[in-house]
Amino acid sequence: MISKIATRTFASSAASAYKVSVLGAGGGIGQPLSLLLKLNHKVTDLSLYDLKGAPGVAADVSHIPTNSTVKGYEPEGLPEALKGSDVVVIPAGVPRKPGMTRDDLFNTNASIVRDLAKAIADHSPKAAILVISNPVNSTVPIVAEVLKSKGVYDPAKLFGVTTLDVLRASRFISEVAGTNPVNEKVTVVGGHSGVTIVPLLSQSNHKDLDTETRDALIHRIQFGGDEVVKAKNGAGSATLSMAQAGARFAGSVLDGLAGETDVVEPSFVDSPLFKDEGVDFFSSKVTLGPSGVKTVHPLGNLSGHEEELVKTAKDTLIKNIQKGVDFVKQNP
Ligand SMILES: NC(=O)C1=CN([C@@H]2O[C@H](COP(=O)(O)OP(=O)(O)OC[C@H]3O[C@@H](n4cnc5c(N)ncnc54)[C@H](O)[C@@H]3O)[C@@H](O)[C@H]2O)C=CC1
Ligand SMILES: O=C([O-])CC(=O)C(=O)O
Repeated sequence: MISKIATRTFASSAASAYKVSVLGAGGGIGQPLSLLLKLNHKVTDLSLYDLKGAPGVAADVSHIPTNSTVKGYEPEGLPEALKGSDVVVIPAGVPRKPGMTRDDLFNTNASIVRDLAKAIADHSPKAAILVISNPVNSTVPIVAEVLKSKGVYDPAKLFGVTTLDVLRASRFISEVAGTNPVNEKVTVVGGHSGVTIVPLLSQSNHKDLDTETRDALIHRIQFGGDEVVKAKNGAGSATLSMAQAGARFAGSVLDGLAGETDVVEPSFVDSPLFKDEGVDFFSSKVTLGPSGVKTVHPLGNLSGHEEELVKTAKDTLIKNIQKGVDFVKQNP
């Protein structure tokens, strides 16, 4: 029995071997995310970086008997941590406290993400970059601007991680409908904050909810992060559900890189959908392939109400995106 499991593990990891780096691996998200990535058999080289604490996290998860090596790095080791990475996940930065919006994190997190993007441009310019650090609507454009300034921007390799909104939508709709959340698929589009989060309930299993129930559900999905911030009462925001969301999204990106077909996840990407209206980044379903984004899917049929929600989201996104772009221009 033991040898059977060992054989299967080896076979699946031998088929596709990837280096994944986590920047911010010592934090509330970084630690459980590192654990979940250690359990992914496509990850053969797990590189954990933080200002502090990453060597301890690395030593800890390295004892789990999956077929990957794990190394932890402190600040001077960032080039080595990044070198040869196929995927870099960024959960570095400060989280919210009650009463704050994600945009209130901009002043601190913008420079953290800018500096990490510079290091990625220098040491792993071909990696797929998965940005978790908030405000995602602005930090993703920050990474894009840095990579452009260094001449290594590949729009197919940059992702804002919005998967937690998708997990929440499945969970919350199942609570309303009394169903198993595993069977509830809800596409969530737009961005990752408040009104920019637009769940497309008309495309779900429950398109006929009464208006009051529908509006309450949409509001809960849009502001689900606040529930956790409030409950943690000053100790941070979602970490465990975010780790699961990040591991799922990173797993899908790896599935795409490995050539698996029909790998589709919503993500906040450099998108053609509303560029003519000045919205350069937008989250919608994306097919993931060997080079990153393969196809950005259109939104599909929307209800009149969803059209309104998307319009509101676009108005806010234009400002959030511009804020990130301006930051890099003014603070290169
Ligand atoms: N995209 C999403 O859906 C979500 C995003 N977030 C965001 O993720 C970020 C991290 O949240 P938590 O893990 O809860 O925070 P945390 O404070 O527990 O951990 C952040 C880690 O980043 C590290 N760090 C700070 N500056 C760094 C740098 N320059 N280089 C490397 N590491 C650095 C810190 O040392 C710390 O270990 C926050 O900005 C939060 O808002 C949180 C939940 C969901
Ligand atoms: O709410 C926050 O600040 C963290 C986050 O992005 C989320 O939980 O969706």
